[in-house]
Amino acid sequence: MDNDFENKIKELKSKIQSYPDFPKQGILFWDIFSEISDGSTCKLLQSLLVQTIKQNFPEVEAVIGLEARGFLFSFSLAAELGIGCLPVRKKGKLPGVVESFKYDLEYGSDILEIQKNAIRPGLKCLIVDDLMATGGSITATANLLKTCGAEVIGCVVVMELVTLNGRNNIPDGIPVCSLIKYD
Ligand SMILES: O=P(O)(O)OC[C@H]1O[C@H](OP(=O)(O)OP(=O)(O)O)[C@H](O)[C@@H]1O
Ligand SMILES: Nc1ncnc2[nH]cnc12
Ligand SMILES: [Mg+2]
Repeated sequence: MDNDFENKIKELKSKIQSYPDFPKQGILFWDIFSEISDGSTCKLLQSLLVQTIKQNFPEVEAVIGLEARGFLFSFSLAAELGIGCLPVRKKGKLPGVVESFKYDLEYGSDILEIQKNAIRPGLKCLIVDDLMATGGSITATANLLKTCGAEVIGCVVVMELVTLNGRNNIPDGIPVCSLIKYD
């Protein structure tokens, strides 16, 4: 990593606020919205994500955004890269034929869905989200995509909670790039 990139990451890190005991006792919540409330940080974050994707996943054909916070990034990244943007949503929100997968979070459990007709066999997909904690959401999404016949080439997240070991819980050695790491 070059010095310029590292300095920009430090700047990003300095903008993120955390909230103890939200949404449950014992959880330290890292708030992506504190990061993007000012215009220059939005621009910086977008450019670092684009750089990371171009360097690590140049073959990407579709960006997969996870509801809700992943949507902050998936459309703008897909638009900038000129590729498709496909949503993964919580149960009951997507029309048509969907594939579903139940998963656990750091603070609960949920069901994710994807529209089957959006995926063609072998589509090279990159999962994008604000944060990886246990890796449950990314794992569920990777399983959904594989069930639909897509190829999961990797994941990009803004923040990674390293101590929760999410990276090692994700199946098949799918590579994860995170901009900011918290111990
Ligand atoms: O690695 P994991 O343990 O799966 O946790 C990370 C996920 O948890 C949060 O989403 P959440 O489902 O809480 O809600 P939101 O994005 O809809 O706000 C966060 O935005 C990630 O998607
Ligand atoms: N600690 C945390 N902060 C923000 N979002 C999260 N999603 C799962 N764990 C989280
Ligand atoms: Mg989320």
